[in-house]
Amino acid sequence: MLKIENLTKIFAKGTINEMTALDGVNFHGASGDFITIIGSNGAGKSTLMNSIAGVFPVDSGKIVLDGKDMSDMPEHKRAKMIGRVFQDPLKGTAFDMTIEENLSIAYNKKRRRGLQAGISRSDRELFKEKLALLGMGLEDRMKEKVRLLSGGQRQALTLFMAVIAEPKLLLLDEHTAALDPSAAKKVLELTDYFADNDKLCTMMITHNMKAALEHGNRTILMQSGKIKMDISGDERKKMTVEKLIEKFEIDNDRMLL
Ligand SMILES: Nc1ncnc2c1ncn2[C@@H]1O[C@H](COP(=O)(O)OP(=O)(O)OP(=O)(O)O)[C@@H](O)[C@H]1O
Repeated sequence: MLKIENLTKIFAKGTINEMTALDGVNFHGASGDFITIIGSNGAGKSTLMNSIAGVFPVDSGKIVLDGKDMSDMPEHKRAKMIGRVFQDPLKGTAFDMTIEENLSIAYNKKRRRGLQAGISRSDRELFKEKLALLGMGLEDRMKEKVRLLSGGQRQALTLFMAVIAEPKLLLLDEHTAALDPSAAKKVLELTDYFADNDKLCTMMITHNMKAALEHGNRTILMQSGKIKMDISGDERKKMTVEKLIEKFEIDNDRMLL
C-alpha cells in the first residue's frame, strides 16, 4: 500500500543549522497494517509523516501510495488519499461549525462536493449511525457546535472524520498525547477499531512505548532520521519497554512507561 524509497529530508541545507531529519528511509506498509512509531525527540518521526503528506518537498526519494507515485504531488491532492490526526484536538475540526457540518465536509472530500451541496437526509442518517459507534452520545448532538465538545470527544470526531473519507493511509501524530488518561484510552480503542480495516494502512506516532507495543501489529523505532528497528509477529510479542530502552539506549522523559 505504502512504499517509501530512500527518503531524505534536510532542513536549512547549506547553513550552520543544517539538519538531516530523514536519512535515506526505506519503508513498506501493507494494507491492514497498523504501525506504531517510536523514537526520541528529534528522531524524524513527524518529518516522516509530513513528508508523506506533502507538507514540504523532500530532498530525494520516492513515495508511492496505492500504486500512485506521490513524490511530486501537492499536499491537497495527497490529502484525498491520506487522513491525518494531530496532537492538538483544536486542529482537526472547524470549531464554529456543527458536528454534522464537520462530518459533511470530511465525507464530501471523497465525493469532491463542498458544504454548499447541503446535507442530505441519507448522509445525516449515515452520520448518526456511525457516530453511535463512538459510544459518546454524539449522535444526539449533531446540530451542536464542535466547540462545545471535550478534547476527547473532539479527537474522536477528528479521527472519525479522517476515516469517513475512506483514505488509503491514516497518519496519527501523537493524537492522544494531549488528552486525559481516560479520554486517551477511549480514543486509542477507537483507533484500534478504525485501523482494523484491511483497505487501510495506519501509522501512529506515540511517546508511550507501552501503548506502541500493545496497539497495532508492527512497531518501528526511529533514531537520527533512520528506521533502526522494525518488528512484528513473535519478535514484537516478546519485546518489552525495558528491552527497548536497553537496546536503543533510550533516554527520554517523554517516553512514558
Ligand atoms: N521545519 C523545520 N525546520 C528546521 N528543522 C526542523 C523542522 N522540522 C523539524 N526539524 C528538525 O528535524 C529534526 C527531526 O524533527 P521531527 O519533528 O521530525 O522529530 P520527531 O521525532 O517528530 O520529534 P518529537 O518527538 O520531538 O516530535 C529535529 O532536529 C528538528 O529540530
